[in-house]
Amino acid sequence: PVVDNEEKGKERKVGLSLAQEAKGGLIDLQPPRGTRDFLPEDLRVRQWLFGEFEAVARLFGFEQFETPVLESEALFTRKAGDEITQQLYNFEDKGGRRVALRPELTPSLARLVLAQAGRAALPLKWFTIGQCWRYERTTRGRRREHYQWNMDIVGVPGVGAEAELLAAVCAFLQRVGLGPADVVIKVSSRGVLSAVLARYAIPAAAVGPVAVVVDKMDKLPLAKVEEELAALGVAADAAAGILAATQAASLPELEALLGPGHEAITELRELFALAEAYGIADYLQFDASCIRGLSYYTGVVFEGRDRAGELRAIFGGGRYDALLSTFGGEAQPCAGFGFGDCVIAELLKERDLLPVPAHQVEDLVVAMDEALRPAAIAAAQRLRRAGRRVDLLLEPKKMKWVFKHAERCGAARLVLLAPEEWAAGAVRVKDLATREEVDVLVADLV
Ligand SMILES: OCc1cccc(Br)n1
Repeated sequence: PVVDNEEKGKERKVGLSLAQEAKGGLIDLQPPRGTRDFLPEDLRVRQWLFGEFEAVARLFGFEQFETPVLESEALFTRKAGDEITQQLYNFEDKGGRRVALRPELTPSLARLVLAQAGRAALPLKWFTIGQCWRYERTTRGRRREHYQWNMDIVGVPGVGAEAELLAAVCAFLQRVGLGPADVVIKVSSRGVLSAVLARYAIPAAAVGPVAVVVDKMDKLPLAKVEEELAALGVAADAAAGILAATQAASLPELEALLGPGHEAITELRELFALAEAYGIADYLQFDASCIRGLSYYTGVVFEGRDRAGELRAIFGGGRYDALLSTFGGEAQPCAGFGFGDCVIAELLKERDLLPVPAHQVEDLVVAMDEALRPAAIAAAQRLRRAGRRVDLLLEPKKMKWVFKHAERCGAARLVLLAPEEWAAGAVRVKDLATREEVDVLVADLV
């Protein structure tokens, strides 16, 4: 509570914070920095997008799950330097617990699978859509939250899982009108990095941290990348070997580098063959420079990009067979992807493929006389029970306003309760498309 402040001779309004006082009494109307409000028209677009995500997930037989947006910080404090964990939105709660707003959904899935302690029949195909958070200190004014659609398959060791996941994401792209001419899915494997590290006798455990550094190659000068690799114990010759492998322009060229029959080559060949069977090969392109910045990937990795290469990744995913065991649980083969709500909306908007769903009711029910309000309520309830979307006017309005409002809410019909018609037990129904008017007994009203 704010107290009077006589000594300065200034009467302060009780209950206003200093910040409000400073702004003449108005609270800050903007959402917290880096976050978005979704007005009804914005949320209708988002619900359309999520509806497409959910429709594809169901077509592929996936089941929906959900976990809290708040997690133990420990779920994300891996030491490999992933940008996503460097920007954790973490804090100590009032119970002294170290918690974080989740920056991604995969660790929560891993926690949930381990919590099932074998009760969840494998293979499981689970999906979720959830808000994810980051806390960037830089003043770039970037968003601090976005929504992600995640699809994961647990318990399938072969690249059939990755093929199924790629087919699902292509099914989504097709549904929203984005073909292979619009989106390319770059595919590679962490096995490429593992092979090069092995050649230079660098411990396999380094592949995660090394990948995080190599993933920054198109954002940092080469010298900085080599410096960070050296800090990880990767000598200059090994760094050169890594960079050469990530520049390989084709699978045959990579095979020439790694040697024939290497596991990474075999699994990629098998994946491209399965992609032909799914009819999605035109979306895919082997690209050894596709690394992905999450340290826990262990095999195939992929990311979706707009063909023009102007936007950030649309989605990304891959195999992460070690994640469950790093949480102390039984290792399980896992593969999945994350698909954000922002880049896809940018791309669809650019292509004029983003629908603008309108607010839509079917009937606008109006009591023309306050004495008929109970009858109007009864008529509205009857229509609602019949499944019609009804906007019941809650106070008297002039007809000019009523017609304007009917247009605003896209009503198909006006249902008017007026004394004359009511005397005969009828209501006046006006079709707003044909302008036809009919008197209908309430009992016949649907
Ligand atoms: O994709 C990285 C990321 C994580 C959380 C929130 C936002 Br915005 N972006």
